[in-house]
Parts: sequence; C-alpha cells; structure tokens
Amino acid sequence: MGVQSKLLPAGSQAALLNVLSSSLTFYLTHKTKISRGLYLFTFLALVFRVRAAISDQKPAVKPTRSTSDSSKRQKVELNREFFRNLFRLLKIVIPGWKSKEARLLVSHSVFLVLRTLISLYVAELDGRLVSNLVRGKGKDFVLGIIWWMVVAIPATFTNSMLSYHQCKLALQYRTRLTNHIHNQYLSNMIFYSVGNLDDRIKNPDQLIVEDVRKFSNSLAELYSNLAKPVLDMVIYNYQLSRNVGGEGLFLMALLVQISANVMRALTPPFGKYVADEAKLEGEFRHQHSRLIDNAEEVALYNGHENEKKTLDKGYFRLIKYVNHILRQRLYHGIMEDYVIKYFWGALGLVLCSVPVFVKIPGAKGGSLGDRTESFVTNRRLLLSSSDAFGRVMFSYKEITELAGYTSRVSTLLNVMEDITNGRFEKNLVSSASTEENAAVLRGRGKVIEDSYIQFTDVPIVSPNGDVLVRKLSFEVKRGGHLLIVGPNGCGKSSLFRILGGLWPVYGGEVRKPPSEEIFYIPQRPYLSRGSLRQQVIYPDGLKDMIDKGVTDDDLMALLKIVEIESVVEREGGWDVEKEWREQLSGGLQQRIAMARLFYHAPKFAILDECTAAQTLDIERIMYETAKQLDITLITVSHRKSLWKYHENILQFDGQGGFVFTKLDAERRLKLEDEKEDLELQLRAVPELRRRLEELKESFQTEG
Ligand SMILES: Nc1ncnc2c1ncn2[C@@H]1O[C@H](COP(=O)(O)OP(=O)(O)OP(=O)(O)O)[C@@H](O)[C@H]1O
Repeated sequence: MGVQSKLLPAGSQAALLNVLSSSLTFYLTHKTKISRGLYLFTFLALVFRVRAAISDQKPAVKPTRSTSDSSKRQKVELNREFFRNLFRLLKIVIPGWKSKEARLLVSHSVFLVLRTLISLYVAELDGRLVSNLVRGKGKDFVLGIIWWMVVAIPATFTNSMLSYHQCKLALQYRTRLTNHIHNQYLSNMIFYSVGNLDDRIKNPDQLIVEDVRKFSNSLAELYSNLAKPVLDMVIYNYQLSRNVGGEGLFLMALLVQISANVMRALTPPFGKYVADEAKLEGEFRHQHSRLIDNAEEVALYNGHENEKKTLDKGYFRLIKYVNHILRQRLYHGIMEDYVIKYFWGALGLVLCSVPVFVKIPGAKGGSLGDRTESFVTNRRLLLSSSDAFGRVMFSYKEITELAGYTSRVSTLLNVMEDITNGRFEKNLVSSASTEENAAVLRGRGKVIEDSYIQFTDVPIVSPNGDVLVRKLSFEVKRGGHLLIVGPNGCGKSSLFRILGGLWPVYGGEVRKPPSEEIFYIPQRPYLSRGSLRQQVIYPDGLKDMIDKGVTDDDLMALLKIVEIESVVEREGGWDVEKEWREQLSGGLQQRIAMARLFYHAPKFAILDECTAAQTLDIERIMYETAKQLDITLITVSHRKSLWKYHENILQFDGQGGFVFTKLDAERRLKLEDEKEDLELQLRAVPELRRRLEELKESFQTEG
C-alpha cells in the first residue's frame, strides 16, 4: 500500500472525532435511547478506525549488513513503526512524570483549558453586547464593554503563556535529544564509524543540527495544535448542541465526515516529502562544506568551474523536488480551503438558522433581541468550533511532517545503536564475495590488553570488504622501534586503524596497551578549536595540564626543542584563539604536533609520515628527543634518513604479502645503495647496446 493512503486517516479521524463529540453532546443534552445509540456507534467507529490505521501496517524490515540502498527502505508512514519511533523519542524528551518537560506539559494544558473557557465566556459576552445594542440599552452596553476590557487581561495573558510554553517545550525537547545524541555520537568512536564504516547516513551534522530542531518544534507545536482544538471541539459542540439542538449538529458532523473522507483520498504523501526534502537539503549543504574545507586546493587547481557544476547539480535536484512539493501543496490547498472554509462555512450558517425556524426546547424566546443574541453567540461558537475542527484537520499535515522528522532522527539513533552492537551496512567490493574473503569477513578476532603491541595472524580488511593482508603478524616491545614501509594503499595506515580500535578485528589476536599509552601523529596533524596552548596539550584541557603540574614555561621549553618558540609571541600569546589550521603553515603544524608528543610522552607513538615537511635536522631532533623520553616509535615513512632510528622493519609488498624482520640500517643502506647502482647500470644497458649497433653499422659502411 502506498504512503499516501496511510497519511490520511488522521484527517478522517478528526472528522470522526467531531461526529463523536457532536453525538456525545447530543447524548448529554437529550438523554434518549437514540442519542445513546448514536454516541455508542460513533465511539466504536472511531476505535475501529484507529485500530485499523495501526494494525494495517507491517513493521519495517530490520536492517542487516547488505549492499542495497538503504534509502529505498526508508518509510515515512503513520504506521506502527512511526508510533514506536515516536514513543522511543518521547521517552528521551520526557524522561519521567517528575521531569521539567512533564511539568511544562501540565502547566501548558492548564492554560489550554483556561483559554477555551475564556473563549466560551467571550462568545456569550459578545452575544449579550450585541443584544443590548439592538435593544438600545445604553448603560448595559457600556458596562458590557468595560467588562469586555477586564476579561481581555486574563485572555491575553493566557495567549502569551501558551506561546511561551510551546517555545520552551520545543527548546527542552531539543536539549534532551541533542544531549542524548551527543552522548552516543561521541562515545565508542561512533562519530568515526558513522561516516567510515557505514553507508546509511551521509550527513550526520544535518541530522543532529537541523532535523533534531525541526522534530522538537514539530512535536511541541503538535501538542498545542491538537490538544486545544480537540478540547475546544468537545466544549463548543456541547454548548452549541444546547443552543441549536443535537440533531442538526449531528447531521452537520456527518456531512463533514463524508467530505473529510473525500479529501483523504486526494491528499499527497506530505510526510515522505518532508523527509526527502531534508535529505536533499543535507546533501546540498554537505557539498558546500566540502568546498569550504578544501577551498585552497580547489583554488590552486582552478577547479571552480567543476565545483560549480557539482553545486548547481545538487541545488537543481533540491529545487526540482521543492517545486514538485509546492505544486502538490497548491492543488491540495485549493481543495482544502474550499471544503473547510466555504462548504463547512455554509453548513454552519444553515445550523445557526435552526433556532430561527425550529423551536428548540430550553432555548430563549423569539424576540428580535433574543434571536440576535443567540445568533451572535452561536455563530461565534460555531466559528470557534469549526476553526478548532479545521485545525485538527490541518494537523494531519503536521503529523505527517512530524513522521518525516521522527523517521530521520530515529534513523540516526538506530544506526548509532547498530554500530555500538557491531552491525554495519556498507557497500562491499566485488572481491569480498569470494568464498575465501567472505570467510575472513565472517570471522572475529581477539583484543587483549598488554604492555606491548603484538599482531598474530590478524587480517587487514578495509571497511568495504577489501582483504589487504590475509594474516599479519609482528610485534613491538618497549624500545623496539619499528619502521613500516610499502607501496600506496597496501594497508599501512589501516594497521593503525585496527590498533586504534577504529576498524574491527576480523581474526587472530591483537595485544596492545590501553589507548592512552599510544599516541598518533598523522601527516596533517589535527588542530582543534581553541587557544594556542590547547594545540600543544590536545586532547588535554587546561585543567588536565594544571593537574599534571605543567606550566606555560614548560610548554615554551617544548616549543624551543622544535625551534618554534617565536610562534607564541608572533600569534599574540598562549591564550589567543584562532583557526590554527589556516593560520599555521604545514611545517609549523607538524612541529606543534611534535611538541604535543613530547608533552604527553606516551609509551608508544605512531608517526605516519609526520616529518614529511621537515628538514633532516629537525627530524633528527625529534627522533632523539622522543627516544630520550622513552617513547617507542612506530614510523611509516619512505625516507631512508629515518632508518637509523629503528630496530625492526615491517615491509608490505602491496600484493598481500609482508616481511617482518630486524633492521640493520647500516647494512641495509649499503645494500640499498648497491641495488640502486645496479639498477642505474641496468637502465643504461639498452643505450649502450644501441650505441654499439651504431658503431658496427658505421664500421660496415666505411668498409
Ligand atoms: N574508510 C574507508 N572506507 C573504505 N576503504 C578505505 C577506507 N580507508 C581506507 N580504505 C582503503 O584501504 C586501503 C588501504 O588504505 P591505507 O590508508 O591503509 O593505505 P596506506 O598503505 O596507508 O597508503 P598510503 O601510503 O597511500 O597512505 C586503500 O585501498 C583504501 O582505499
């Protein structure tokens, strides 16, 4: 069944609710057998409709690791899945009956009831005022106006409190949800896994910032947009049925129900539209973020034309979809306006005319003043009632929009939960399906905490299932500095990702010290937001630094080692905050990272091409200082100048093979030089051969 039909029952339930409230008031005002029967019938009809709307739906498919496009599975319907997701989110945003949110909801509800009662009183007052006017009772009229102004004080206070409560609730919901997501997102390295090990979420930033806000607003709005009109409908209808008779009201409600059913059949799937639009907005925004992140590279490549095409394409996709939604809203708006405002308005006028033409038991007499008073009061009640009913009708659109945001936020929570439990969805490379590789992917290895690093038969597998090395074995004991070499893409950095716990261990055994004893320095070091001091001590904060007894002078001494102490003065002191990534050159960033390594002085350090932009002199200072600090080094580098600082070498061949052996740097350098000489000589052989042929030819021609 399509999405469309699932979105509409809310509208027809609103209509049915109206019939129910009419028949209830009919029953209350005319306690006859017929009215009781009508009430029971409509009540049961409503119950069945709600049950059908829920049980009609099949639960969504549970995701498993697969290569399919998850967006195809995304459903935005008012089904069991939606209610389950909404309930789960409600438990997060309203954690208990004693929570601040619950208290806010209660006081919000009190103001909702208060407002309806005030409106009811105002309707009566309005009727009395006009009646006094028609009868020419000047004194009563003036007193009525003064009273009207007095009543306006609690009325306006109530209105303002209602909108204050709504905004406050939205803010509270957002705070709860954002805290909940941040707690999960920034634990177990989920922020890394969401982007790198799983394909389901393309832009978590959009989900956390935009969709959570929209969900919170939508939820807070829905409560006031739904609770108040439902309450209004019951109270106004009760009052109306006393004034105009229950039969007329019931008949009108029935006609409204029929027209609501017609509208139901013609309403497009707005919930799905909202979710799809948010997704396209996210993609477009992500493309802009990418351009900002890589602005320098794009500018130097003169790649703006290419980038413009990508951005234009992203915008065009988004805008094409928004236009489609706009058109749907236009057609739907025309139909909705006609039915709700004009058709139901006409029905209302007919209803107001009932007491004029029919004698209602208990109603006021037939003088012009009485008729005017009852007409003005009834018309106001009817307007309020139909406005309330209209809002319940309109709220199905809001419910479906809420369904869209619920679906997006729930997807984020589901993916984070799956990742925490080790379940990923990622498109796999074709080689992953071979029997041998599939067996590797099915396996699970052991991670044991120890005082040194050791890999025993551990496969190196990329997140898309590419088996780079089938069984890797090596070890790094304290002081056993290791050099890792191999061609591009052979899995050198992947080894560190497994060591750092970013990628799963598919087999064998990994022994490693706790993560705080291993430090990582990449080629382009990470510089956080914050002061210059924070760059040196990252990920420590100022408090950690003080607790460790380290002072700014100590930090300055570290910068002196790598010869960049002048940076502090040049940049305006330790406390200056800047976007350091843009402020400092690549070489300076690398030296800050070295100072950071000396500050933390971990037991093991992984240096991934981290001296690429440095002179041999600085490189020497760095390695010698690290060794003095008793840091065991694991280096990835192609620089021969670094060999002498290492005891062992792990050499990948790029075909899945590797050698782990002792590194006798001097002997190896000699061999390497000899090899290079021979290669040079070999390269010269064809040229020598050609020269020889030429000489032979000239001998022959010269006889
Ligand atoms: N997040 C990821 N998702 C999918 N594949 C990845 C991911 N990260 C790395 N890979 C793949 O894993 C393989 C090994 O990458 P790795 O970064 O370990 O190479 P490397 O040996 O360090 O190369 P280089 O010397 O170029 O840095 C590459 O084919 C790369 O495309």
